Amino acid sequence: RPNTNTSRNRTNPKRVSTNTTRRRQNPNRRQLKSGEFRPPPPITTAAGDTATTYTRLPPKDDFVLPSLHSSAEITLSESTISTTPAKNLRQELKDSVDDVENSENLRFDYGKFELYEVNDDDFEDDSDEDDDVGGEIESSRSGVFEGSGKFELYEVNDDFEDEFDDVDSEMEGSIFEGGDVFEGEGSDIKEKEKGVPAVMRCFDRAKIFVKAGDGGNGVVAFRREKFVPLGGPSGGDGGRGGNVYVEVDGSMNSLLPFRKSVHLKAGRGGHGHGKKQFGAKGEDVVVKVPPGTVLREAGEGGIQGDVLFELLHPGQRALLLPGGRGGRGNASFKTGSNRVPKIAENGEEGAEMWLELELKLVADVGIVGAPNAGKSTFLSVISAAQPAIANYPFTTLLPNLGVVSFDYDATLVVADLPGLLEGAHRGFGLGHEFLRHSERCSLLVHVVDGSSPQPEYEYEAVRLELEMFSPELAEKPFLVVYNKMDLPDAYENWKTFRDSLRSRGIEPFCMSAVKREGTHEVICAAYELVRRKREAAKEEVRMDPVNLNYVADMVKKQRAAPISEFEITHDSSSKTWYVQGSGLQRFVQMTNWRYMDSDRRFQHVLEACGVNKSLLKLGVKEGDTVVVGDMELVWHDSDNSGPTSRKKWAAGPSQ
Ligand SMILES: Nc1nc2c(ncn2[C@@H]2O[C@H](COP(=O)(O)OP(=O)(O)OP(=O)(O)O)[C@@H](O)[C@H]2O)c(=O)[nH]1
Ligand SMILES: [Mg+2]
Repeated sequence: RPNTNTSRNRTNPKRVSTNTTRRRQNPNRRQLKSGEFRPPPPITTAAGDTATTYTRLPPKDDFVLPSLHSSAEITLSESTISTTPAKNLRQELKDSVDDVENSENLRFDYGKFELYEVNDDDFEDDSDEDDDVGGEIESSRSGVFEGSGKFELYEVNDDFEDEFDDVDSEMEGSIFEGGDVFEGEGSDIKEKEKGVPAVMRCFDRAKIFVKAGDGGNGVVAFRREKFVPLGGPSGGDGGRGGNVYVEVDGSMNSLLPFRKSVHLKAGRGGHGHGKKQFGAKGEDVVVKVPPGTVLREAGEGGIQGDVLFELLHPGQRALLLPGGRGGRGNASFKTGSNRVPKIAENGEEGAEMWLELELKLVADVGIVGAPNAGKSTFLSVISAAQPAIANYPFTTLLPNLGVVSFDYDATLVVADLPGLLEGAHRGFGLGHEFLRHSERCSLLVHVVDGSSPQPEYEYEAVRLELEMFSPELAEKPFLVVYNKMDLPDAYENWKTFRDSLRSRGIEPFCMSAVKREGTHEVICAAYELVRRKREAAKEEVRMDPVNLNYVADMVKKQRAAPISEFEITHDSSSKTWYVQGSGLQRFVQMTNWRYMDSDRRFQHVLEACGVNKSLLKLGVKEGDTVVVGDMELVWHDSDNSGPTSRKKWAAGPSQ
């Protein structure tokens, strides 16, 4: 029998590194338990302490210090900060950032803020720690990141650094996924991913494999009934394979479910039966994605593939890959000249592809600001969302969405974004991972922590970060809200802050998110701005609605490619001729060699579509190998040259 290996079996599907969870066992684990390593006390401890922000750059003077070794010096910088004049803050910040970027020696190493797990139990009992992490990831699939409370930010003293070299990999093995991230330091991507826990790296990107169902096979059957002599052919057709759809599910807000299910395959069609019974249709697969998902065809070797489409609105559905056609049974092959056809087709193979998904949140308003400024608190006050709120930076790891309803049809989608760390534009903290979620917001609400030592400074640092990350983002309209007015410090500083912003032409709002004072004004102002923008957008020329099924249409079109379109290449060393054409390939794949007539039909088609003629013209010789689609054949010159002098084929040795 001929070798009917399909090309799919030959290619080696690539491994998806982004979606595989790797848990490492840590042989050095004991070291951590032995008590040699004692992390410095956390900067922020119990709730209710003054919030510490990390967004503030130390004044320029501090950068001129030869090195920043100990935390004592950092404390020093905090105390000197209030003496820095508030004027020219922006310039100064810019200078210091430039200093940092230009000079290696004076580099304020933000990388030294590392995430540690502070749950004592875990230090004691590490045997099931990996399971713990797994559990967190699991639970976050449903949109709640429960484990976030377990992480605290520590400052790392240089004294500890040696120990850290050992400990680092250990911690990363448990908290972070995969050590491979750290192998190639220096390259941009690696640097970017450094320090970003696995759960965050995957929630907005995924790579999946989708395959439409194969069609069912047709069968050969004949009607056999009492009193019905010579009943005709009655083999039914196979059923169509299942389709692959992509649908927007409004209740999803991350791509985490794809961490666990990477391969999504539609069901194959049922085979045909006797008595002209057709096979059942294969089961469809619906890939559910959150609103704002961008679909790409997976590129090769790190190159990003083409964008197929963006799915923005809940309920949108695209037919991505159509299922394979069912093979015809012999009832369909009955003709006037052949009333007893002993031939049936295989079902057509379903198309398959690797897809890259990327999530960019769709929200009208993005809440930005330094860590711990009260962004999540604000969202919880204005909407029904219940984000995690706690008195330490980076409580929010995944953006939270909330819907603010004013009226029956007046709603506003607000996203609470993770805190912005200085250097985010270079990928520090959660930089790139999250800043791009604000790309789609039409308005930013910038929450400033009024209780920070110098709110103007914090404000400038975050604005600068936005500008550096993306000028487009910085150009978006924004509101400034001064939070925590209930605290005496914040209340005192408010006038200075307001005046300094007024001098720049910005009218800031003030509020106390916790006491729910002033929040309504902010959200009303935000709604007004968004409404105006929406109206302006309405007037813009409407684009034609995109045909979401165009990928499927392309596949169908390719399938319909005429069989007479082919190319022939010759490999003289192995005396092999390759006949390639998608129509022919499909024909070979659907030919069921079990039936006698199939071979005859195959020869006939090759003759009719001109393959034989072309081969002869190119000089094919007796005994040469000819590969058509996935079939390998041997060429024989016909010896009984009849009037048609037809060349004969013989199937090559099957494997
Ligand atoms: N006194 C006072 N405390 C507030 C106010 N708003 C928020 N907080 C407190 O500030 C702390 C941080 O609040 P979050 O809402 O978690 O801050 P966040 O900006 O979301 O922080 P990250 O998600 O870490 O970036 C919590 O302890 C809040 O209770 C306020 O108006 N007054
Ligand atoms: Mg938060």
